[in-house]
Amino acid sequence: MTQSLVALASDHGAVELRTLLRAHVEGRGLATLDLGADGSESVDYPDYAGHLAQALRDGRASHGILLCGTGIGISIAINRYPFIRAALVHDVTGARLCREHNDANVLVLGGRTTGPAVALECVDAFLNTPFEGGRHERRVTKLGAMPSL
Ligand SMILES: O=C(CO)[C@H](O)[C@H](O)[C@H](O)COP(=O)(O)O
Repeated sequence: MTQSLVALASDHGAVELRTLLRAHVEGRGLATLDLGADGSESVDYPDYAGHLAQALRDGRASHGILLCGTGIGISIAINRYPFIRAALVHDVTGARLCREHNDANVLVLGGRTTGPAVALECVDAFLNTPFEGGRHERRVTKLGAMPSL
């Protein structure tokens, strides 16, 4: 997987974890784009999902790391964009498999549900693992062309 630039965003529920993860990504020699939120002021997670999706759409970032308190609301929000494959994970196995099987372009974590050590492991697995292709390619292609109902 080529990660030229990793964008990060979160609501107020994960500012501290996002800051830690940004430093970790930069420590790996990768450039980051931090889209907020800043401080502890209460904000709305769909807005930050939108900021990250826009950065991927514009080509300002190749991959994303997105967080809210649980990761649930913000993953629901960003997966509404058809070019996004965001995976909410809680362990390193999920972080690896979302790359191998789903070619996830956004890793989602919960700042109030996942501790820093596990979150760092998840980020490393996400960044280190290539898409496996093969039978998964067919399925991922279908994800990008889901019929409207
Ligand atoms: O959307 C969420 C849950 O699905 C996120 O965890 C938010 O961070 C959370 O809802 C924010 O809650 P708060 O009480 O307004 O801090």
